[in-house]
Amino acid sequence: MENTMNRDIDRIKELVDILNKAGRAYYAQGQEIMSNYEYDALYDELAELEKKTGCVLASSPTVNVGYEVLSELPKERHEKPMLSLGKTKSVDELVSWLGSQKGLLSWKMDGLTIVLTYNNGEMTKAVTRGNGEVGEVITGNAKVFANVPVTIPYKGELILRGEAVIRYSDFEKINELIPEEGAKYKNPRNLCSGSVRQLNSRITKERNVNFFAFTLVKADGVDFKNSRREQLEWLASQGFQTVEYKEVTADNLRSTVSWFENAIKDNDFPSDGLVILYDDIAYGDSLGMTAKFPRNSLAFKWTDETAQTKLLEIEWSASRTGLINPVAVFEPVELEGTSVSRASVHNISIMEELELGVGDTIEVYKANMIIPQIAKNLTRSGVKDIPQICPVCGMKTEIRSLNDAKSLYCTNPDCQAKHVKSFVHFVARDAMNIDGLSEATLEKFIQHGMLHEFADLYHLDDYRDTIIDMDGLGVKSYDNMMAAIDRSRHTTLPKLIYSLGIANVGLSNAKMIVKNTGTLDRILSATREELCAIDGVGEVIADSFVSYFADDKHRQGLNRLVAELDIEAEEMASGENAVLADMVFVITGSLNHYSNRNELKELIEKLGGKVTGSVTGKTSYLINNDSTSSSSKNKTAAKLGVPVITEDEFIKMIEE
Ligand SMILES: NC(=O)c1ccc[n+]([C@@H]2O[C@H](COP(=O)([O-])OP(=O)(O)OC[C@H]3O[C@@H](n4cnc5c(N)ncnc54)[C@H](O)[C@@H]3O)[C@@H](O)[C@H]2O)c1
Ligand SMILES: [Zn+2]
Repeated sequence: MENTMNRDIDRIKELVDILNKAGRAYYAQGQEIMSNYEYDALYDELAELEKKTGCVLASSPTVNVGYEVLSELPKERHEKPMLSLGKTKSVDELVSWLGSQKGLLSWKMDGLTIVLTYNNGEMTKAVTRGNGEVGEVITGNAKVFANVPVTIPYKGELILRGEAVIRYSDFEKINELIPEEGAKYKNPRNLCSGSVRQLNSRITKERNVNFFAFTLVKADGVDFKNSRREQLEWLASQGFQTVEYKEVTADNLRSTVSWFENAIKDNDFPSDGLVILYDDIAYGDSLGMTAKFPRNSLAFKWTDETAQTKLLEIEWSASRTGLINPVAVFEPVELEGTSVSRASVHNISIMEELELGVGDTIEVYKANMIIPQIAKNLTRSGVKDIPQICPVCGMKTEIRSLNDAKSLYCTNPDCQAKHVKSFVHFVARDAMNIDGLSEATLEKFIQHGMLHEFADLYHLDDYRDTIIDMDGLGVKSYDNMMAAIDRSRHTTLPKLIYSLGIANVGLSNAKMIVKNTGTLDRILSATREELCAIDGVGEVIADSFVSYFADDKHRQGLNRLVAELDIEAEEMASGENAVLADMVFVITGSLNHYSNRNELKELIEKLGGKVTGSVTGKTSYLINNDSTSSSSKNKTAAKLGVPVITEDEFIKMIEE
């Protein structure tokens, strides 16, 4: 007996520690180190043991709400403590809880709870729940919530509570704008917390935060006829959007729960269950509260539909931040009506908590009926496959702890995953001009290990099946992409040099360098001095050019790339083609033979000449069909003795 007691107390201490650590990560840092499913299971185990032993530690999460807030925002103590809610998963329990009372059944919104205060019809204060005792003051941010009234007709002091939430559709839009997989928000609640607890209300405003009122705390002098429903209707008449609710009695409670269950898939606002509340205010208040829960209301959590399956693989996907995210890939199972085969595991702490190893039998569910997650691991073979090397670049990885969560990172500053931009540059119009490869697509290819260097773009056909299965791609885009890639094989030397993305080397620098060196071999062996002697190439460009090619990796990569290409020969304006070598032209006025100045410019450059924007002592010819023109360019030419020629004269000159 004594022994079991000791063992129970030890377990209580252990559970309190684990849950508080998880709570701190969840509330204060917006991170999860275990799934909600697991958190709730451990919480229930703790509550059970506390009941059995009669021992409740002061720090137990069963008697504390949320977590102490650590942020730069100003803090304020709540007038009335903000409590959590008792929970059940059983409809029977809901029915017996309601008894013969009338109740209101509403969505339990999954965002951030906020208390708003109005005086003289103006919003004067907005505070987050925080740890239930002390919250963060976010008044400026609440004023830019999408649907909150800043002035109301009621002039007395109004205090109300509600939930700030972000729509799933807005959540997806905002996440789409964040290209890095690792920096994306995990769920709308995380995003909402990040958007509301902001020092900058402009960001809050952009995030389209909505506020749903669910409790009226104070509005003296208004007669609510002792009804919560009256209160909500009154709040609506003041301009607030209230949480969607239905009036229930024991008779229709079950069917109303089903109504919500059916509506959840069409609900754009995240919710993590339902809340039932006695309509009779005096009755509800007379019941008082436990240490943590008011007795006038109760939360109903959905029984998650779970399925057992086998973990086939942990896929590691590297992102631009260097973070490498684990994704569980399992044998497909049906959940809430759709087939599911992947779930993010978020980080290494969660993997360790689940002792997750390939081949394990796992139970999966959809969190809030939406987001696939691993609920538990039945075989717990242990974490053993954390990659020592980055799946993208093959260099060493490292586990770093951010707050309480451990994550895997690539240590290579040159990791391609961090350099998606260099691929974006490579395919750009002025560079290799490959259509249909957006930044997002390139990032996916990089994450799947298909792209390590530029030459790999010409071997994407090795991954045809994987690519056509990717979200947003398909056979047609694959075919178009392949055609565009093939077309790009035919290119010119300046475009190739430019596409490498050497720091400071623009397309016109690349052209000048090619013109003055002629061949790729000579380009690779050019010294800093040779480069500096080229018109338009300064020391900065020469240095970055030389140091780029001093790196053997770059040379070898370039060799492999060149092997894929068919480089136009005459673009190397050397030898006999360079009839305009060392000549500098300025073009002005309208043209007759060439469709635009650019076409003429390209021709001059192809023949070894150079085109500049203004007439100087170095200008060889000003091309202008109107010799009587009094443009400033003509005037300068006259002053400096620069000959003015027409297009016809120019054409004759190059034909000779
Ligand atoms: N994964 C983790 O590591 C981790 C850690 C801590 C907590 N959690 C999750 O958080 C849950 C506990 O969260 P909690 O205590 O912050 O909140 P809760 O789940 O107890 O929710 C209660 C709150 O819901 C709000 N609410 C939303 N809609 C409402 C409505 N219509 N009427 C009344 N109130 C409404 C109220 O502010 C109330 O305080 C756990 O069950 C767990 O799933 C997870
Ligand atoms: Zn890497």
